[in-house]
Amino acid sequence: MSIRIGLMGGTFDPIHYGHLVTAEGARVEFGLERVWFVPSGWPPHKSAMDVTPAEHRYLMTVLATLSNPYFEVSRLDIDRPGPSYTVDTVEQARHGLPPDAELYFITGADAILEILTWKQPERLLERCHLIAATRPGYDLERLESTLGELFRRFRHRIAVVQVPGLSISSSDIRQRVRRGQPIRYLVPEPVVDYIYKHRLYQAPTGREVVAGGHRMAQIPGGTE
Ligand SMILES: Nc1ncnc2c1ncn2[C@@H]1O[C@H](COP(=O)(O)OP(=O)(O)OP(=O)(O)O)[C@@H](O)[C@H]1O
Ligand SMILES: O=C(O)c1ccc[n+]([C@@H]2O[C@H](COP(=O)([O-])O)[C@@H](O)[C@H]2O)c1
Repeated sequence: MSIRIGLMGGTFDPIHYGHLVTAEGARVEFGLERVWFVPSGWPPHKSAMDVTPAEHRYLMTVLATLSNPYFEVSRLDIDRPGPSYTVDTVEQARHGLPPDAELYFITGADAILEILTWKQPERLLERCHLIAATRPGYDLERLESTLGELFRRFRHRIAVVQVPGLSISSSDIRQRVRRGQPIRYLVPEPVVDYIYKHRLYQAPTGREVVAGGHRMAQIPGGTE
């Protein structure tokens, strides 16, 4: 049987238990040999101004996935210049894998609803399966009606995984940190420590600089 690899794409700003439970659910349900978490370098649909530097997001993803032997973190999107288009990620991920390996791109159903606005959605579906994780409050039937013809042509490659009722989101976590509210039990313990140690998501401080037109936080000891 061909090997099946999961790719869990996201901004992970920060990674939280919603992402982790989704990846683990997909791994077990679809018999995935491994799941590669792929933090976006430049999330195509988000403003660079609003996203924490990639190295912080990468390191938090490494910390969050350490305890699961089936989880790995890929730098594919972080190291590739330009917007992190999924079709490019999938094509790059194939290098070094057996030709019959099957790739399963896992992401939230809300993200997949927008796939018609992604780069080359048809080409993407020719190259991988999509696992749409349903998050709380999401109406599943919208997937078929929104994707229309694309859904009908590739329905054999689109699957849905139900994740437990987690209404955790990265934006809520960032807001909680800003307001001084607890985030423990929403994100793994080492990620909580990382966020406070590096003072992420707090009110803007003098550590923020304007570089190349983008507002970026500095990583202590890192290069600008
Ligand atoms: N609680 C959750 N349950 C299931 N899927 C989720 C959950 N949170 C996020 N996802 C999905 O994981 C993928 C990556 O998410 P992302 O890193 O943007 O996190 P997010 O929590 O959605 O962030 P933000 O609140 O900043 O938009 C997205 O497709 C998103 O739909
Ligand atoms: O390929 C695209 O055009 C594209 C457009 C928007 C989002 N994506 C991918 O979808 C995943 C979830 O995106 P986000 O912004 O919700 O973190 C992430 O892996 C992105 O790279 C991909």
